[in-house]
Amino acid sequence: MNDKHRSEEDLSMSGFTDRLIASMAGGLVVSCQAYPGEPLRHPETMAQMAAAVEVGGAVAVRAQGLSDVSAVRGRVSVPVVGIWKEGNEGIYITPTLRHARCVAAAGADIVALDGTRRDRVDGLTLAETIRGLKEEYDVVVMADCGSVDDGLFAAEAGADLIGTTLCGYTGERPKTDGPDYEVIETLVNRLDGGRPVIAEGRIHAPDQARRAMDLGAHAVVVGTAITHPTSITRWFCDALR
Ligand SMILES: CC(=O)N[C@H](C=O)[C@@H](O)[C@H](O)[C@H](O)COP(=O)(O)O
Repeated sequence: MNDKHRSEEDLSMSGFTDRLIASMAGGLVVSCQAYPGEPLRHPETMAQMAAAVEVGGAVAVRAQGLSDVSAVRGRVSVPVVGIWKEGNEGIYITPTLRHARCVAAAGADIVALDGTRRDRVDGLTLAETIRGLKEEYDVVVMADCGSVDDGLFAAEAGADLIGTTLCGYTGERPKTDGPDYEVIETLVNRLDGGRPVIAEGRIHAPDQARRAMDLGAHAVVVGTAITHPTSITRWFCDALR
């Protein structure tokens, strides 16, 4: 559909999407997550963490779970990338349209969801899920992908942002020591500006973030290396052994 045939509502929605995506260009998104049973697992704690990374210059914050999304949304001014994890294997990142709706209703500006080619548990296709969500909410959709083929599939299905989040976690790609640069670079080239690529997953140092950006990523997401003290402590302890 070209602009001439778009309704004013459509135009303002795409304007919102474009502005939000532009605000993230070249920036660092910080994922603030604590896992079940962990000491920092509390929405208010994650909201404080989000406020701290905003002060440091994060252009957006990623949060998990409806309470965290809501608490973080209330605390920061930058866009919130929301997810809702159900379990930790198979399709577990915002696995269904219902989960996606709830994440949007909790206040996420960007809803990130599983963007792989695997069958979804509610029987909907990725395209149907994205369409269903966008019919109800003015949100940007980020597809968390595990391979180049996933990324191309998700772009075709209507995702606004293509993330490399699941590379190394779906069996399609090896779990590289650092970021999966090969997927980042190939996706940037294959999508050719058609969809921004968000580099996410095992970016543990500033030079790795820089390299992902130099390969053409629109933004990079860092979680563990900034917001997961238990892992960071272990890295240091291991180095001292
Ligand atoms: C695979 C999966 O479930 N990733 C999750 C997605 O939200 C999080 O556990 C990661 O921390 C996040 O992707 C950021 O990555 P890293 O923590 O490696 O910087």
